[in-house]
Amino acid sequence: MTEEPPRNAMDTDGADAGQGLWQACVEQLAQDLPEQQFNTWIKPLTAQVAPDFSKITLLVANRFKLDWIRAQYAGRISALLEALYGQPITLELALAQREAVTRTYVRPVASEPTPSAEPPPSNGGGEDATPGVFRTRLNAALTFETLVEGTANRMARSAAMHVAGSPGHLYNPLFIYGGVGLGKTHLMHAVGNRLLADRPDAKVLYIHAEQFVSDVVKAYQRRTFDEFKERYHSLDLLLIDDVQFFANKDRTQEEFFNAFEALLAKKSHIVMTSDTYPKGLANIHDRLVSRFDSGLTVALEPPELEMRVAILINKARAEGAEMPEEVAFFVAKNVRSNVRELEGALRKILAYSRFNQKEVSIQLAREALRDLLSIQNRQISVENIQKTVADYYKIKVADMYSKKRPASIARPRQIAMYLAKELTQKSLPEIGELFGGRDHTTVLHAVRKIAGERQQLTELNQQLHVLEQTLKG
Ligand SMILES: Nc1ncnc2c1ncn2[C@@H]1O[C@H](COP(=O)(O)OP(=O)(O)OP(=O)(O)O)[C@@H](O)[C@H]1O
Repeated sequence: MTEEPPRNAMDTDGADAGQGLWQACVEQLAQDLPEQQFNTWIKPLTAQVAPDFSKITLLVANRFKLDWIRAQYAGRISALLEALYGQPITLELALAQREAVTRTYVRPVASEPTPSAEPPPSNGGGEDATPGVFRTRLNAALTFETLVEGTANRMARSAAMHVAGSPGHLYNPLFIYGGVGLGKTHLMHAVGNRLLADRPDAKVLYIHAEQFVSDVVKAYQRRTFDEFKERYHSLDLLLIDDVQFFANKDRTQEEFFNAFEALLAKKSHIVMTSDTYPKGLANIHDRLVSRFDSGLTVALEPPELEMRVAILINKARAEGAEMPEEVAFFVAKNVRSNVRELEGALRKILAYSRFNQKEVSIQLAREALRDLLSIQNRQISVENIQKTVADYYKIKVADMYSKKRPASIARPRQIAMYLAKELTQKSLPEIGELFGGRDHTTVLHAVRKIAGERQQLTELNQQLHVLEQTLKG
């Protein structure tokens, strides 16, 4: 039995309350989803709810359905359960008869497709291949049209569009790097989808680096390297995600090197993504790293405020909801790190609005995101910023208040002032006071300077991104 009674939808304890929570979720989904989708995927599910509400296990009839529900609906169900219950609940999916496959839903899958009535293509290459049929593994929802453009992705987007329009020529390979949830996977799928729209016969494959590793292992075990080569070396466009996963996998690196050379020799295009630039990759052979860097390497930056606002408004619209601009600004100011987190915040707000049958407003967003906002408010103080920045740049915290002026100290101090203005509600004079009694014009100068440089200098922008992530915990 739970010590703390479940909130909102439930007013009883134990199993009944658990089923009540699930029922409330199902009812909401029945309203949100097209009838056919709801009847096919959601209605047949049964739920087991842990007595303390820490976990909900959904029982699914077969593995195919399980994978599809995980990819298409788990994010939405998870957010809805959290909105209804008032705190996170672990969502698991298991096979109904024999709980052989149990998969915990942790976070939205990188390329999580938007719900659609269509089941996933079941033809394909690799393990689940139907002989003679080629599967691209592309997600049709991830296109250039659904990708919001901003300063943060302008260069990567335009390079990707160029590749899609004229593969095999400039920018080969195209290497896209950046932090989590910034749109690398989306951009890759967009290239593949655009090329296929222009040339439906093109052989395009999207694959995550881990899947490539697994294909190499299988080819090795089964001695099917000829098939493996035939599969990879015959592509027109290879989109390979998260190549940092090749680290320390020598055999995979060798096979990837061979595929790389073969594809480039026949003027096929390769697009790769990674969490860092090629020379920053650890435990990858030099000859591969230099190949990765031999075309065009572009970074995806964290989206700027206006871009975050546009993303929220667009995504709300795609969900059939309207998000007023002032609400989008409020959310975008509070959720800064990446697009995936923005999507999570949006899902919470929409679920909260639907469940409570209230219009989307700043007040409603504040309530729906209360946990997130309270974590931020609790953690981010000017003192915390000063300490984090001092640690990061390896200076003393006391230098934040001192009158010392060498650049090695003055610059981190300006960065800390900028972050204090960005991440706290403090006024310029208050911040000046906390930095050793400095004048507010000094703070204003620092804030403007760092904000301006952030737009120009990739390295500074990334450092600020890391600091922001650290401060938000
Ligand atoms: N500019 C954008 N406009 C609209 N949606 C975006 C944009 N950038 C990212 N997204 C969305 O944000 C989510 C996360 O993006 P994506 O999975 O491409 O990130 P990623 O950089 O590949 O992250 P990871 O490294 O964690 O795999 C996706 O749902 C994607 O569609």
